Amino acid sequence: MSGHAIDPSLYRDRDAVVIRRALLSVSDKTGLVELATALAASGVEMVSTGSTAQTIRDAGFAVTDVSAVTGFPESLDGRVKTLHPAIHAGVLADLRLESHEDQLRDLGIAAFELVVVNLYPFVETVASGAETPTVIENIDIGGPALVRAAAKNHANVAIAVSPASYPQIVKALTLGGTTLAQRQRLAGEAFAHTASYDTAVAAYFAENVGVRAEHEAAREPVLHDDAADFEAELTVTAELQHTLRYGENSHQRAAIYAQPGSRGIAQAEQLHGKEMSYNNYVDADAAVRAAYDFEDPAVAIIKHANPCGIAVGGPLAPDPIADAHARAHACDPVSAYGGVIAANRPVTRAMAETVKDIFTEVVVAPAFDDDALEILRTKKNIRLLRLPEGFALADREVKQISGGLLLQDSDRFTGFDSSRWQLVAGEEADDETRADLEFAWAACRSVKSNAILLAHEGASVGVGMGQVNRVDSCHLAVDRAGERAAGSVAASDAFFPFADGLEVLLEAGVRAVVQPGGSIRDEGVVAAAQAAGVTMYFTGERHFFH
Ligand SMILES: NC(=O)c1ncn([C@@H]2O[C@H](COP(=O)(O)O)[C@@H](O)[C@H]2O)c1NC=O
Repeated sequence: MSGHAIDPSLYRDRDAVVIRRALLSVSDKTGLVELATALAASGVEMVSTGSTAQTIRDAGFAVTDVSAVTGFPESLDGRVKTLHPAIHAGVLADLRLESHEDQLRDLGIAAFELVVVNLYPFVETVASGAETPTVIENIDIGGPALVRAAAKNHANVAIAVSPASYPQIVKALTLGGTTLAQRQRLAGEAFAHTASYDTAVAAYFAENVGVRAEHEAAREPVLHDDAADFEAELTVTAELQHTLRYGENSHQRAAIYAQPGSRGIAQAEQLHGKEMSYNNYVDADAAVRAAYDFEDPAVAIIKHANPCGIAVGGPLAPDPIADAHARAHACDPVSAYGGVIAANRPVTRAMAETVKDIFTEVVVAPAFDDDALEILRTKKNIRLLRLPEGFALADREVKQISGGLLLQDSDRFTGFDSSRWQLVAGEEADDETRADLEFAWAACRSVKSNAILLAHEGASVGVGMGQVNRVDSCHLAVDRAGERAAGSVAASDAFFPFADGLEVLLEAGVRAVVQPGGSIRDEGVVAAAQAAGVTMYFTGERHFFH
């Protein structure tokens, strides 16, 4: 492989660059007139495309059309405007080199010292639900080419990709030019911007075109062994929202980034309270993940990414979401202190009345009734987050490991369809028990492995989480449930490797159990349930969560 080699001794020194000629081509016209005013006042020649030129002209300033420079009309519905040597040579000429200066002169092309470009609104177009042809038309080609050209040539050209950079350009006009350090910084921003833009385009193709899109449409799981299902190169783009006070601990720096076009916790609106912390975001994410596993009104209360209570509202309760909260809280009121609460329905006045008396870090919900908001706003320390319209859990999950990333489909919950479960011990569950088993199975998905969850009447009553063996999780669940263990049902996120864990549950009086099955010692486990006269179902599906 051979690259281009340049003898650095040929470079002439260039730090401050006086702006004499600027190229402007922007979709977002924010701040354009103010910038043009300053450029005109400094005698800068402005060259511009279609509606950008029109805006500048309408404001009363002289502007040269790109087509006058190229001698070629803007054509093909704007697909070809600035893509021309008369423009690109002016942007790319490295005037530190005498040879480039000579060539420009021979070609009769003038150099630019400033390029101001922002791109077609691709992400916004996708988010608007536009049809594919419109989305494709909003892939900017000439813009990124200009941005990258100017950024490459930062030794000579300043590139502004956002109105946020205009004030420093205006300032440079009065200070005798842009500095090299400034142009280098702008160039870095510019390359990050085009990279993130192309990542959004690539993500659109991955999601809407090809194998994955076909699987999505058919609601089929993507085959696990087919490399064609995964992009050859994975790029993740996210925009800095703001820095956080600190990370998981106070000595760790942290920031939150949002993925363009997503509708998740990162896009939630904070309606009240102190700034969200790093741990608040982690727990709020776990909380909505848990609450949104249910179609019925549901509440999850999370601490350290684990539920200390999950419940659905009773079907006859006058205020189902308040009922769900009260029953989720009752699971483990001690641990719920300082918890993060997620509701999958608007928070009502009745729920707010209860929450206000419990020390709570965050409440996250799709909405808050006005009177609920009024009540909760009296609590200085509580943070209230409203989920964005169309809130959706991510389809895929990325986990960082040293030196790489792990990518998987999200664990979409499918367990409500208990008709596929296999009865392996005891009698077929009656409707009430079956409903409790379905609830327990769904709820235990949100508990870190090894997970054991005891439930009664649509509410968790004891949760054993995050233990390195299943017996300890069983003990924990039973201890937390206390007297409530007797007559409850249990769910286990993965099979019981031995009967010992199950025996802990049986001794505590659990009356029915749901678990994936699949251990080589299933026989012994089933026999223990059988001997105790306890109903046991195999789901054939595991829900590890780490
Ligand atoms: N085709 C080209 O040569 C071209 N040159 C610049 N653009 C984009 O056109 C937009 C501005 O166009 P207008 O000034 O007509 O509104 C900018 O977003 C710029 O990134 C182009 N459009 C897209 O590919």
